[in-house]
Amino acid sequence: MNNNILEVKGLKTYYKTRLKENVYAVDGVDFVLEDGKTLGIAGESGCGKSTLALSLMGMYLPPLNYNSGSIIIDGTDITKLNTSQLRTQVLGREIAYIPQAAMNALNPTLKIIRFIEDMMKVHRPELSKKQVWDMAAERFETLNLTSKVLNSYPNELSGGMKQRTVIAISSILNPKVLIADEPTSALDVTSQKAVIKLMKDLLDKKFIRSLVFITHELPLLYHVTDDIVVMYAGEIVERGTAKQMVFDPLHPYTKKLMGSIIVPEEGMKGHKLEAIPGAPPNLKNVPPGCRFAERCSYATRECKEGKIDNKIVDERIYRCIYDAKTLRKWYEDEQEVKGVIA
Ligand SMILES: Nc1ncnc2c1ncn2[C@@H]1O[C@H](COP(=O)(O)OP(=O)(O)OP(=O)(O)O)[C@@H](O)[C@H]1O
Repeated sequence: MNNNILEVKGLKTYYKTRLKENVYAVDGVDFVLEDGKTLGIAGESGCGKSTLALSLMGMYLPPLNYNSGSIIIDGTDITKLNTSQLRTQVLGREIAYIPQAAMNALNPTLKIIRFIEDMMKVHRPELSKKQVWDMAAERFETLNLTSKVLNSYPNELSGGMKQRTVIAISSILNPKVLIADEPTSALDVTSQKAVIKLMKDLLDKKFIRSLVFITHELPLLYHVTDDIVVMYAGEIVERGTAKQMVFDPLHPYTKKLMGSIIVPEEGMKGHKLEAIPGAPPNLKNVPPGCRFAERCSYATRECKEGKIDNKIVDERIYRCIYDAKTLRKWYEDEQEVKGVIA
């Protein structure tokens, strides 16, 4: 009996463009998320993070399409459910998704309580308006958001408060998995901290059972998440604990990505993704072999043409032909060369 709240196996989803081309944005993704844990998703812009998040909801609206794979939430494969089952049994209850910039998408003409009432009409129709209010007020107070927010219009709230409100609304049905896509971007540092604290409170108070956190801010991922997966061109290229991923990355792409934050702790603040020379492959037509090979200094013909399997080291998984010892030795040697040059 495992402790997994979410298991994703071989998930493939793609966009069909107006020109009838397929963009393979999530191309064979596997990972698990344990009960009570937080998982971070990292990777350059366009690698498929948001598409993965959206795909995990099991609801595919054009141009996004499902191809294959399973999404098992607490034992149930939601890819087997129809739209009506998804709407009433899964979305918001089992899994909830806060898209990028969700706080700016709130209808400005509605008071916050109306968004909650609308959700409850679908999921808890037996509740009266008064009961919905009481329930929402209690939740908001518990999360230090004050129930006065419920009577406000979105535009009356500051950016940070609006974002926390969106998170509180999205988690009001106690979803087992909460996915937050860039929840802290465009916020000042104080508001970012409040958002992080809110997400931690949701976990601590068991209003949610697990959290998937997508952000460009790698230092935040390191401090907030238990595990990190790194995506590249629609695939997961490495998964490990936050500490392993930051301080002992194995995949050459993870190594480059984390390069900018392997500096003294206080120096981590403010570092974003390091620019890596070259560009990822076109997701309409991905190359065989390793997708990072064109940008990798260790790539051989085998990397570019061969089939690349996952390797498992200390419960960490990475997709590369080289063993961990070889990779670590190369990274050490590079570090020494850098030291000599400096
Ligand atoms: N509606 C769409 N139609 C066609 N292609 C799309 C659509 N939305 C995204 N894509 C493509 O899918 C790929 C993955 O995009 P996605 O937004 O998931 O990446 P991301 O890692 O979340 O990027 P970012 O960090 O910039 O949000 C990209 O190549 C993108 O151009």
